[in-house]
Amino acid sequence: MTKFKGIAASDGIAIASAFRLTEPDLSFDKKTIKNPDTEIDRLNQAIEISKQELRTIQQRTFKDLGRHEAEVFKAHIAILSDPELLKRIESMIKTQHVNAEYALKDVSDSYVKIFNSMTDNDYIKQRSTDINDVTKRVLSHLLGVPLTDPALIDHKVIIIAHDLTPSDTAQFVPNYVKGIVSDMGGRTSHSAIMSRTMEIPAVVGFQGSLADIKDGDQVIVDGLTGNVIVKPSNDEKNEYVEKIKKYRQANSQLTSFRNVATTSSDGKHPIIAANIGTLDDLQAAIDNGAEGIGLFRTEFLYMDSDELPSEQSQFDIYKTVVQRMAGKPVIFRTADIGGDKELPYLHTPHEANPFLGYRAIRMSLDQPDIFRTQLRALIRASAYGNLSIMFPMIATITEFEHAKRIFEDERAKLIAQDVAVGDIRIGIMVEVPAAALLADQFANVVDFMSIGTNDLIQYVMAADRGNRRISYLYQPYNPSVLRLIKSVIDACHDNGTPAYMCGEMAGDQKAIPILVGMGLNEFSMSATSILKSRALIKELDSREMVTLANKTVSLASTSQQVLKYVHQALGKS
Ligand SMILES: C=C(OP(=O)(O)O)C(=O)O
Ligand SMILES: [Mg+2]
Repeated sequence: MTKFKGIAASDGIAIASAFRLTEPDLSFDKKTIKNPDTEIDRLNQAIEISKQELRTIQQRTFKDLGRHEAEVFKAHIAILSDPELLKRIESMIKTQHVNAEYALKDVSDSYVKIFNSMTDNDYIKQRSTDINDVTKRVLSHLLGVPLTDPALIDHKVIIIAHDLTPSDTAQFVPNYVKGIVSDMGGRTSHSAIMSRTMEIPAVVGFQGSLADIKDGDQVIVDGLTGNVIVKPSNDEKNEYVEKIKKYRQANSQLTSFRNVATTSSDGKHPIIAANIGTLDDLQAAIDNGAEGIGLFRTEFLYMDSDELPSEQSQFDIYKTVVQRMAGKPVIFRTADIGGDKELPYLHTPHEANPFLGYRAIRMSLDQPDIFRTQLRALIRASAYGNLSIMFPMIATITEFEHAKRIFEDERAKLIAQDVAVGDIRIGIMVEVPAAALLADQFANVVDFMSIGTNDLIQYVMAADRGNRRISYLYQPYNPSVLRLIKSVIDACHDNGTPAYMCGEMAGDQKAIPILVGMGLNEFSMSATSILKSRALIKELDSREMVTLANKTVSLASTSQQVLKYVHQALGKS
């Protein structure tokens, strides 16, 4: 048995066998071969196995994730059946007497080069990504190095990965992926947020060597404490089986909070809403009794596609969400692309500091056609429910006014075409310190503000939210962060503007008492945090929490001190 520590990133405990999701070594040498026919046979065999594998993945993806997700594998099979491509590889093997690996890579690279030179055709460019993926698969069979493919998982596993992108995580089927261990990332990296939404226990920022975990090793992931136990003893396993039972019992007791309003012990009514990114997440939000959607991360619709989603396809989804929320407020955030949420088909140049770069509203204002398409879909959907729009990463009043002008313009055009349009509130995410510091001015021009602590903390502390090595600096309870949050909430209230929060801090059981004391109007969080947060608020007296909040911003000098005050206050109330 070996015990490791990491950052607890998604609640729950799981026991299953390890599945290492690592990049295989596909390097090879160029070789001169004597018998081209044997080499062509090797190539054809590798292609045949790859096709069979792709068919299996396609069927499984179709069953578990849907038709659209499965399409990409159909395209991969089509590439491997393309006679022109195969003829070229074979011809190179025959005429140049090179090994199959070399010929395959050389021909595929030449295709990719041509496709990438067609700079104005995104569809063609996407095909170059497909060719690279397919080449990797055939190479893996030629070299006898298996690819680790999440879509091929057909039994219960714990994923062991160096780093996980949100699109890797989106491919996981919760029926099979029971837990996640990754050595990169913090609690607020988007993969961690997604694992919470998918209810997969996760530990990130793993403080050990992932090489010590072998495929098939039994692993316990404790997403409540950050413990990871590899090859547990029988006693250890029994202890955790007991813990899983207790965790499930505690969760089932919370269900009585599903259909009641959020009320503090002295009768205050903050709203508890959910953060979602897909229609699947919406169901979890409804099942957990969300009183609204405080953040719809619309960029996931863009990431879940091989091309920009059309106005109609966006409209269909936005309309479904507001209709299913049946009059409860839904805040759609316009696409927050960039940072760790990349869109390969936009071919945006690589940046040294993507979290400080070309992302979110900066990209929307720079590529207004994409922005206008999204706004039209949202404005049309507003006729079907209670819909608000907010802009991400706003840093200046000028940016907000520019974005709002584009919104007004699209709204006026739709009204002129007799399209039904509802009342729409327009707000901003407060996640850039510049906007937080200018909150009193923003309060004059916006309908609401939603504090995005995931980014705000990383910018205030100058500590990348996904970097394990400096994760000690990513401090939600630091008095500097709390002072800034309080100043935003105060500025809103001085102006009669509602103050919301949709960063992960809104669902943090240690932060909630402070935020109740600051008078936050809406807490928007992962659906899985709603019931326990509602249960916690029920126990809090908001007047005592005001005293707590004031102490944390005026007396505390460290996070530890803040936590001590929280602890004392909870002991009292
Ligand atoms: C909610 C936020 O947005 P995201 O996590 O998507 O960056 C935030 O920054 O707090
Ligand atoms: Mg953000």
